[in-house]
Amino acid sequence: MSSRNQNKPPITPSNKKEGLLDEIPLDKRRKIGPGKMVGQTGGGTRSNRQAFADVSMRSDPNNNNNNNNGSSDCGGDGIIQFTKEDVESLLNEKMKGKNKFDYKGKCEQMTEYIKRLRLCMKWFQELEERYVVEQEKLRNLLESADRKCIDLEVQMKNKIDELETLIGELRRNSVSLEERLAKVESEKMVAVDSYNSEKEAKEVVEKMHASLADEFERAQQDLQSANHRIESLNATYRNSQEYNTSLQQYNSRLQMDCETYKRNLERLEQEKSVILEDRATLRGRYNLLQDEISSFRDSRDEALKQRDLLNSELGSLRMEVEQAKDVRDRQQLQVQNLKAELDKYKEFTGKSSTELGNLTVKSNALEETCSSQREEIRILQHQLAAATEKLKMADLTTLETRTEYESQNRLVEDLQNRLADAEFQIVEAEKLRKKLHNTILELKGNIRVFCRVRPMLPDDGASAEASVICYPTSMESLGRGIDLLQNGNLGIDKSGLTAVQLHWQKHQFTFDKVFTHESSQQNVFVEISQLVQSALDGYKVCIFAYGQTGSGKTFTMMGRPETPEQKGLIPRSLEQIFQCSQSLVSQGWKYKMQASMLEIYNETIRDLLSTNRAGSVDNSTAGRQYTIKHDVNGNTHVSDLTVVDVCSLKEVSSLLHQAAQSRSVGKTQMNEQSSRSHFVFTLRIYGVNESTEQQVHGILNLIDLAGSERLSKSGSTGDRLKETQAINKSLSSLSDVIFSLAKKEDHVPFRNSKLTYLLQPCLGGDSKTLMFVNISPDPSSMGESLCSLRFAARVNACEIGVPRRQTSLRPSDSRLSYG
Ligand SMILES: Nc1ncnc2c1ncn2[C@@H]1O[C@H](COP(=O)(O)OP(=O)(O)OP(=O)(O)O)[C@@H](O)[C@H]1O
Repeated sequence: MSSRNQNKPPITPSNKKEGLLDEIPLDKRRKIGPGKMVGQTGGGTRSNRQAFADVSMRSDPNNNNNNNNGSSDCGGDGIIQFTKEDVESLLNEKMKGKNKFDYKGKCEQMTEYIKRLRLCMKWFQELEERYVVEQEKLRNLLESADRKCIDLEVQMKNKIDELETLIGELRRNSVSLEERLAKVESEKMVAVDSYNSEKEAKEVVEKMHASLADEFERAQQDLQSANHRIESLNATYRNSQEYNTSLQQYNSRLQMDCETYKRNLERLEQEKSVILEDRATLRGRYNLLQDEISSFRDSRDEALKQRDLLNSELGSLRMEVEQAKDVRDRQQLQVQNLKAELDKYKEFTGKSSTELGNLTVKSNALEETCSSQREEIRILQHQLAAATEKLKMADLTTLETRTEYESQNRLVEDLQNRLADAEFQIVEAEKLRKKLHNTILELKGNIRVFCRVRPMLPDDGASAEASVICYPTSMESLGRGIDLLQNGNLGIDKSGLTAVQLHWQKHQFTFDKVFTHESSQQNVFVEISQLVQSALDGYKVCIFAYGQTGSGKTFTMMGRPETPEQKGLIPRSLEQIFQCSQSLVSQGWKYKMQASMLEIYNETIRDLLSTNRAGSVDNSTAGRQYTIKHDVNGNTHVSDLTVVDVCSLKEVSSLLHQAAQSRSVGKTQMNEQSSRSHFVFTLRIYGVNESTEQQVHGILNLIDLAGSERLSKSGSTGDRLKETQAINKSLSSLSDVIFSLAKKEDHVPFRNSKLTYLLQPCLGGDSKTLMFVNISPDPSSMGESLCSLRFAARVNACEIGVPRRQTSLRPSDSRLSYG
């Protein structure tokens, strides 16, 4: 289109003509006024022709008028356009004159012609300019169109890429869908097969179901009867719960009382320490005052002496004065005599004046002596007055000191009375604390059973502890219950193809406290520390650890003393005992402790502290028969047993170490069977308070019992069997003794067990017995755990519903001895 425009001169449409006309300046339009105006002719070729005709006409002088008319027609608004023919005719135009020499006419024609040529050129110039502008516009349009085209191309390209990825994805999807389809089809085939097999299994199960329904009916009947039993048990349980809550309330009240007493005790102790401090300061002051008094006394004595001296001096001075007075009187008499004599002489004999002068001198000297003696007397009298004043002052000070001394004495007496009162109150409070402590322990139960589960060890079976042991979380058994899950019958799974365990049999136990595998040695000790205190208060305390081999008895009792957090109950108890006994010294208590350690293996007692043993089960001790005897006071004596006085934890620790050595030596010699012996550590505590005249005798027995094992596990040798039987017998006899003492039965069976006979005095009466039942979480030793828990439950049952016991050894028992 543009090229066409460029090649061909524009055929001006009317509007274009108007536009062009608009662009031509007004003055120029006037100049071209004589030309034919396009606007007036109506446009098209005709108008162009008309215009050319007009131009031609104008060149014709004959057409002047017309031309003028035309000019007038056109007005100032017309535009002249030239066609090719116009231009050619304009160029071919020839000048015509009237004649050859009509130069003027020719000149006018030429001017006119030049004007028209100029007009034509101008028109062409303008046209060219317009073309250039148009060309520019068209170029811009073309460029923008090109840009649009490029953008469009880019967009198209992107779209194509997107579509290609979409197509790729769709292709992949279709492949995976095809694969899934194939898989689903194969699964469908498998499902159809399994459906068929299930159908068969279902028939089998239906048959089983029928037989189980019969069983179920029977079980329901059993259930009903069990329900009746449960109801009755529930009623008993409710009663015991109520009893328990009342006991707990009573216990909490007692604990509160105990707390207040403790606080009072603390307050009194503080007061006591303040009073003691006061007393010490007062004693100091008293001593100072005493010193002062004695110094005052000394000064008084001195003053008295001085007074006496002064008095005697005064007396002598008085005497001297008297003598001097006498002398003076005598001399005065003499003077008078002499004067009389002189007068006599003067009168009668007229003695010489020299003699008279002498006598006068003599008399003057005597007068001087007299006056000096008078002065002396005056000074002495002054001294006497000062000494008397001093004496009075000393008397006053002595009086003051004495009054102060007396008031201080009264204060000291008062303080001593208060101190005695405070001490009395402390002693009373201590008695009360002991009583309350004992009451609390009695309420908790004089026989208690704690269960402790040890953590899994690398040597244990692969299963987790949680799979066989769990701890009920109900309110009444929280922290006290333990459930043992035992795998029971086998069944068939849903498919009917695989055998699975259908039933887990649950064995539930409740003890006074259950320590999970996470419980630390400290957690365990916190629970028994009160019992240790009881031993110090003069009670008999027995703490056992019972359980299968490897269940953690030794860890519980002895632990690993070299690691502070893993110390067991024995070292911790001893620490507490020594610390407490030290702190009670300030209350006037003096303690004496005696330790002994023995081992009972196969009903044979071995002294673990004997120095005779040459590091082994030697002949000197092996043949020795230790005899157990009970005295009237319920104390036990083992003849020839080494009893060592101990004063510090260090001493006991070294004894424990010695005992462990003796045990471990035995271990090698007895075929690694030291765990098959009972280890008994006994600490006798004798306490005396001289100020309150109190005495206590406590016994602390800490026992690591032999590891229990099932007979089936006990090996084939006769010795092993005998040994296991001995352990089982002694353990069951122990539980019998505890049970019968708890029930206050007359007959106490100790069934030829040295262990029970040895411990019997410590198990009855006010004695405190605590048994740890240690169990292993290893599923492979479930049977042993169950046995241990049942044994412990039997001991635990002693305390249930049994009122506080007051059993003590009968006198007849004292004659008993067990060798
Ligand atoms: N609570 C516990 N935490 C960590 N380890 C424990 C715990 N209880 C026991 N063990 C570990 O288990 C192992 C067996 O424990 P231990 O020797 O105390 O058992 P035992 O009942 O005394 O055995 P035995 O009857 O044979 O003497 C030891 O290695 C001990 O360290």
